[in-house]
Amino acid sequence: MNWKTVNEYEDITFKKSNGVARIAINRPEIRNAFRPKTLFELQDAFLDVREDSNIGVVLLTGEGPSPKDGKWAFCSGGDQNVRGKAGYKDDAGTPRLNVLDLQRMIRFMGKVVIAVVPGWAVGGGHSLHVVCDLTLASKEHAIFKQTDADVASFDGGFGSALLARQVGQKKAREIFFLGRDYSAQEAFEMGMVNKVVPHDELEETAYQWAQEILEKSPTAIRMIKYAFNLVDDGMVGQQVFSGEATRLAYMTDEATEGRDAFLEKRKPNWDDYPWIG
Ligand SMILES: CC(C)(COP(=O)(O)OP(=O)(O)OC[C@H]1O[C@@H](n2cnc3c(N)ncnc32)[C@H](O)[C@@H]1OP(=O)(O)O)[C@@H](O)C(=O)NCCC(=O)NCCSC(=O)CCC(=O)c1ccccc1C(=O)O
Repeated sequence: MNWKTVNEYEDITFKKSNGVARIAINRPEIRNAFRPKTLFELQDAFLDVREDSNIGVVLLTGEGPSPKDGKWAFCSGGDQNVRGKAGYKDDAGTPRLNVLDLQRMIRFMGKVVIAVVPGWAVGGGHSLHVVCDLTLASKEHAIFKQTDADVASFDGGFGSALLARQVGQKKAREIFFLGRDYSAQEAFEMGMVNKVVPHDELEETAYQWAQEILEKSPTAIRMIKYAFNLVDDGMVGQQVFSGEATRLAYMTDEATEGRDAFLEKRKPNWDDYPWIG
């Protein structure tokens, strides 16, 4: 791994290496809780990745360990210190619930996003791992916990509905209703973690998984991600999937003929493109 820093931020780190981007929340002293600024920075990094055609896989993780007590965290959700009456206050005092924008970016991005969970994944941080395409978790330190109901919050979107798709309705309700701690192994057995990895090998393993994915066809990976999403994402899922189908159709000679006929002010000639039933 030969990580190169892309941009300096206050709340996150953002690096790239060999087709892979590594984006990490960098507030380890408060278990990588996010404030609006963190989320704006994450969105900025994800936007960069989305537009970078050299990058196929994103590793989303948390820096650590905490300088205070040496514990690791992926993310502990919304920073309760800046929580106001109507959301989490940004620098101007405007209340925001902007983790949902980030969730949508991860979900709709035509690249694979892997949650690399080195420690706590809690509340809105738990929902972030759920929305990622894959999750790798530290054997020794990862703990999964959904505390939304402890702090009178609830992710009624991907954080719960998608979780239920992953672990089943009963388990998902248990996770939200009881808010217990689950080890990496328990999370794996439930179906919300792809692999439990010794802590020292976590990042290297994630990078290896990314390299394996990068050997595949980018179009096939993008189409299969959108196909997996389609059934759960309703008309937006259809829009995203069919947008890619349109892109493929644009690449055909038939589409070129349609464009050329318009520009040349003539009737299109479809003779080479039969009605296939
Ligand atoms: C994560 C813990 C389980 C870790 O426990 P432990 O290892 O014992 O450490 P602590 O001593 O508790 O914590 C160390 C240190 O970190 C501070 N801290 C931890 N988490 C947070 C946090 N989320 N916000 C602020 N600060 C935090 C803690 O106070 C300690 O500080 P000291 O100064 O050293 O004392 C445990 O810490 C824990 O349970 N944390 C809280 C988890 C939580 O409840 N998170 C919020 C859930 S709600 C949420 O995430 C918002 C969801 C959301 O964003 C959303 C939802 C729906 C629609 C929209 C949105 C949206 O867009 O925002």
